[in-house]
Amino acid sequence: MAAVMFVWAIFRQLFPDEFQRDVRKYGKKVVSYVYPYVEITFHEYQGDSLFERSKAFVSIELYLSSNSSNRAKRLKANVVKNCESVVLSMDDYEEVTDEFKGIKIWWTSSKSIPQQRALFSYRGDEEKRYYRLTCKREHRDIITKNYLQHVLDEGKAIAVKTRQRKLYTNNKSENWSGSKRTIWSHIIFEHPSTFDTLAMHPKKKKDILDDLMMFSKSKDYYKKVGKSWKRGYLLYGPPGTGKSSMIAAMANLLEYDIYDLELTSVKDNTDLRKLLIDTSSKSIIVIEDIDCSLDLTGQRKEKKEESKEEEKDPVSKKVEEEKDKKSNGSEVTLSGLLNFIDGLWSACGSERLIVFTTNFLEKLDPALIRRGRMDKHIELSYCCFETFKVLAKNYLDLESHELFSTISRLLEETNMTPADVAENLMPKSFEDNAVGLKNPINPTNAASCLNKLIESLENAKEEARMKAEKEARIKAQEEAAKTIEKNEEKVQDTDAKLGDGEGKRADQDTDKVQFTDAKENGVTTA
Ligand SMILES: Nc1ncnc2c1ncn2[C@@H]1O[C@H](COP(=O)(O)OP(=O)(O)OP(=O)(O)O)[C@@H](O)[C@H]1O
Ligand SMILES: [Mg+2]
Repeated sequence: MAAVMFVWAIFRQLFPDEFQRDVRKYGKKVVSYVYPYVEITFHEYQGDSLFERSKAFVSIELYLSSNSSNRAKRLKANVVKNCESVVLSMDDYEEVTDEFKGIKIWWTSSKSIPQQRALFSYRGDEEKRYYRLTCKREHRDIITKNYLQHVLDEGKAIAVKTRQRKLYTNNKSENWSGSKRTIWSHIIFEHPSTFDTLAMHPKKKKDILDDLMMFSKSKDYYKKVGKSWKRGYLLYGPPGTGKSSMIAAMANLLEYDIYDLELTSVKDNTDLRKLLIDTSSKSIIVIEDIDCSLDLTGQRKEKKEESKEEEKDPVSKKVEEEKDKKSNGSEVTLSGLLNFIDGLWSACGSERLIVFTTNFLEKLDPALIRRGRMDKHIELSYCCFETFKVLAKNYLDLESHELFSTISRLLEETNMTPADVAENLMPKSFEDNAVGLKNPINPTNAASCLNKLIESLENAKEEARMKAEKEARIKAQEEAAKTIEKNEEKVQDTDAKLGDGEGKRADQDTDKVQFTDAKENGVTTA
């Protein structure tokens, strides 16, 4: 060994670099003729992308961590899902073996360290980690065609299972500096709402659940019919009826990320497009209260009323629309938003839901919510008895109760949102509980909550009655005032006419006398 190293050192000293490179190259060639193995290397960062880890590398890392970590002796620990679990992966320079259809495969993790580190190093100068797969030459085909695909698929599946879902929101356009981090900010998404906790008519709920499940499994169908794999949902209804809760439930059901898009922070249509490109697949893009976000609504109608010419000339209409946007600070236009939803750019990425929520369906432009853009319109309305039953089950563990019939009647007679009903069903005291403080639900608490709800419903009913009466009274007063005004106007008109007619009447008097005479004589004149 000492002799070999000595000769090697002399060789490196005496011969130029180019010559050494050639020797190494040909040396490797010679070895490869007799070397019975194939090696495939997967680098952590590839090609142009210096900031994004290679997807293959990440998948392999996950695959090896779940399949081979029990065989490796040195491991690295990663904490995921808010300290809930630990994922172990191979440490650097560790080797593990795997088996596929009776074939043995070796995986090694390693890193190449740059010779000199630049003072201001960027990604390219840092250590480059890689995984190396080694297998026998005769298994080359099966490894490259089947085994690698198997590793990538398994890795992807593990990523979906272990990933922390995120809730993103867009930063103001002025604060962007190009990378995804500055365009969208995020926190870990941990909303507890699910379709079990969501109170709505069971039939309607099932319909939505089926629709969502169908969508998530329809990759091939969308491809077949030539549509990009996305679906629009419009949730509308009064405040507190569960629109936001339903979005959270959708995300929890399908395990999607949420991109909560604040339109007023977007400078113009180009920025809107950038935001869209930077969203990932398996996500829900949400625009809450679309009717208030920007004055996108009703513009078409107003313009029509304002000017008939614009109706004929769509170009000038768009120019006007853009001018209006400028005055609002955000230049996002209706056409920009329509393109965002189903223009050419919307086809980048896949498996996405776009959800709009609004309190006023009638305020929205029909183009925005037509089928194809917003495929499913879901109304979330005031609490009916079926909705109440779900809430009672969730909040009080009650399937039935003697007070249910009273509540059912009152719910039919008055409008109360599920949010208000839920608030009444929240037990206020924990001390009454005989079992323990942790579970506030007991029969006494349940009955008192139901009574509280009945009281609130009666109050709401009384308030609604008084409001209706007041409105009727105001309307009657207004009608009366209008009638008086009209009568006065009539009187004034008659007076004015009479005043005008004074002079004329004197002239006409002679004619009238003649006319009367003629009538008396049985002669009619035109
Ligand atoms: N259908 C429902 N099922 C269960 N809980 C509900 C339902 N509707 C409302 N709630 C309760 O009321 C609260 C408010 O509901 P949510 O924020 O979903 O209403 P919203 O329709 O989005 O209202 P807004 O139009 O004001 O945004 C929720 O935290 C939830 O606890
Ligand atoms: Mg909401």
